[in-house]
Amino acid sequence: MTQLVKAGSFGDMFSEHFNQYGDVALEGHLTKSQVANILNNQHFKGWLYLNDADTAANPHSPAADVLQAGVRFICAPLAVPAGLTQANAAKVVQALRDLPRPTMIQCSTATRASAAYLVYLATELHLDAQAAANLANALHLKCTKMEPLMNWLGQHLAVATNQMADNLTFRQLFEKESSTYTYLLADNITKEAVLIDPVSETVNRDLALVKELGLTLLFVVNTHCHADHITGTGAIKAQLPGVKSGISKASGAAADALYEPGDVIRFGSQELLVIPTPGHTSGCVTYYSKTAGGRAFTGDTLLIRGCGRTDFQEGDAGMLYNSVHQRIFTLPDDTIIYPAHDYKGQTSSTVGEEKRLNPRLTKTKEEFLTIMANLGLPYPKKIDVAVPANLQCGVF
Ligand SMILES: N[C@@H](CCC(=O)N[C@@H](CSS)C(=O)NCC(=O)O)C(=O)O
Repeated sequence: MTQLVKAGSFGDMFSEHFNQYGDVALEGHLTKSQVANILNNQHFKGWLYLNDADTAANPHSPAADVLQAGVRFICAPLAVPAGLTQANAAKVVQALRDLPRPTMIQCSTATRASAAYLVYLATELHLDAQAAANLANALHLKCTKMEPLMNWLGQHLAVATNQMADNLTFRQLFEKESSTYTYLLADNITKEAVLIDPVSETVNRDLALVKELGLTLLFVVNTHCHADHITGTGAIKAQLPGVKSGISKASGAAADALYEPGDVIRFGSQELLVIPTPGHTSGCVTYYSKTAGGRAFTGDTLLIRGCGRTDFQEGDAGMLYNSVHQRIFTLPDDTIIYPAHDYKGQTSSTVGEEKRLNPRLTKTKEEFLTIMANLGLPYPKKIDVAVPANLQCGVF
């Protein structure tokens, strides 16, 4: 019987951000008439087949009927144990990224199909082996009963995590007038790169570095619509027209990509997950990279031993408190925090450190609201030019 994992069926285990990984059916052996019935009634758009698709070798192959129905078909034979290789794990993950939904994953008993799906899910969600096993149990996946498949999953996740951390080039750059950090991240294999929060004054420095390192800049993204400096995004796009700008949709700013919660920015094998962390402004996001060894680019939401002010734009101290506690402090304790600013010469922190030591965010919400209402900071000097310019990606 088909096991359907619907979008939105992951329950409390994962937030709504991950629902996109559902809408997958897991199947075992199907007769020709069962395949026809499924194709006529269930409207699959993708089909991943884990046995030999060649009908000469395998008369049960559904390849011809599936293709004739206009459904995208990928064959990735997965024999146990010979096929349980890292190459096949990567192949399965790529196939399930590519196939449109709803997608069928079919093998002979639905067991390898469930393992293929789990390898994909755990890779996309950056789970470790234990978390992946918990998820498999929660979803009642048959592969939990088959040790070689679970070992295959564990090996794949260990290799994937190490490889991705090793494959990263990372630079923290500083702009001294506004005390802003700009971050350059690149995949060492493909040389594809992303720049986070560039400043107009330091665009030439940043682009010189990109060139020196032989990188191809794909995206320039902002954590929010800044009030204290003009973003370098527009100036970079003017020099490198292929570059795409990105910011959250909730920011109200113009950009090539307007991110929604849970969107993923991919460059080579690296990824940044878009986590909404409103409060300093309503469009603030944290870009979180598990692939880069657990780094969170928190913008002005969480600063080192501090946080962004909430007294202009759409500032809301209660919202900022919730964002930090519910969305940043729930990341692993060893996640490195990289803020958009530091005014004291500090460069990074960790989730665990800020949970223990942040003088504002270790307080109760009520105490926090009082602190934020009494900061008494002067407005940023450039606020009147920066905000309108940044709403247009820094084109001024
Ligand atoms: N003096 C600077 C502005 C300093 C400032 O207000 N920083 C902001 C982030 S940039 S909008 C902030 O949230 N600070 C929090 C804090 O506790 O310092 C200038 O004039 O540009």
